[in-house]
Amino acid sequence: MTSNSQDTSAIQRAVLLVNLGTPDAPTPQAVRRFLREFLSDSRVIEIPRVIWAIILNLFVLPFRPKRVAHAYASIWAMGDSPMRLILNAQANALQQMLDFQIVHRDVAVLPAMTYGTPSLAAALDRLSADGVEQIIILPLFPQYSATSTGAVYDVATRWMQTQRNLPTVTFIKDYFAHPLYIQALADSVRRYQVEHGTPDRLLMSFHGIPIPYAERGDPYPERCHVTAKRVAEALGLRDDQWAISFQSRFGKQEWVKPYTNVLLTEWAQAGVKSVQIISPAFSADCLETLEELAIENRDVFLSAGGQSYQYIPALNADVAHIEMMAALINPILDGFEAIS
Ligand SMILES: C=CC1=C(C)c2cc3[nH]c(cc4nc(cc5[nH]c(cc1n2)c(C)c5CCC(=O)O)C(CCC(=O)O)=C4C)c(C)c3C=C
Ligand SMILES: [Fe+2]
Ligand SMILES: [Fe+2]
Repeated sequence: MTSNSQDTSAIQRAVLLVNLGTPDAPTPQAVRRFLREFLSDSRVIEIPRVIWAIILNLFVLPFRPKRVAHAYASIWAMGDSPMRLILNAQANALQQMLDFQIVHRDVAVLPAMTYGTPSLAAALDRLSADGVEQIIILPLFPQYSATSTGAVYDVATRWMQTQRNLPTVTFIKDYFAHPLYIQALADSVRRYQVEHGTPDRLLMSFHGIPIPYAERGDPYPERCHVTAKRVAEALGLRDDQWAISFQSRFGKQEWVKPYTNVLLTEWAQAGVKSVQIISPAFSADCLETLEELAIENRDVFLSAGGQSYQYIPALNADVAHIEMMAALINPILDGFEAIS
């Protein structure tokens, strides 16, 4: 049974795999709808609401969607956004893995997104209508940030405020140092290098956040550093063979550094010839990896004098990635059984 057509009516328990969200089409109109919802979230943009509403409506939404729709069009695959296709594949793969286990056969796995479709609120409505009593919410953000994971908690808890008969709900905060996550990342690098060779340097590029968010207590950058260090250790890399950087800047604030494009330029100018780049903040390939990393930053490195630039794909629906998800949820399912 696929997760999208999953009949949850005979099921008592469910897992929701949640990613950020993505437009419904690579058109300026659909991108504008998505950006309006995403960028109206005060978890994402912390500027006072009235001031931000003016900036968003006068300076962002009239211009950005056209340019970003063009970028989405360059990565749109099989008639859909890569993030949505991959999220569906991940949910199907986890469903199959759980179905195969003898102990946790009666669990439905559903894909969901904080913004856009399939929406997390709609998935919760459906589970509630079907009488599902126990729900695990697994945000697919390896490193917790208030801007990403916190927003998932918000959607779920807002939905909970509308319900009378609430299910048991368990949130998994993150998995930035989980041994199976580190191992899955290290193995994907090793596999890639068996086929493509070893570069001068490995760059681990994470989505950034504005520096003030981190100063106010968002633990995301620290968690990224831990993930990167553990992966480097697992690969046995010396300090001069790898680095961490942050990408996807938006707006005028300073974001956490070093910036991916700046570091790549410095490396190329210092004589680094070949780079492989991996993005351990993304559980699925998306605009930020397929366009910003695989296309934009390639140009940055090569035009600054670099010779070889290779992007290593995200873990997506790799079996090791799905096994890690199963390892995160299985102990919780065991606990559910104990109380039901
Ligand atoms: C202040 C703005 C932003 C913050 C903070 C932010 C945090 C953040 N985002 C992700 C993951 C993704 N972001 C993606 C796209 C994207 N991100 C921002 C802005 C902020 N993100 C924008 C405006 C966009 C849209 C594209 C654009 O207009 O440039 C995506 C890709 C979505 C897709 O459809 O493929 C992901 C994934 C994380 C994990 C995070 C905090 C750590
Ligand atoms: Fe970007
Ligand atoms: Fe983002």
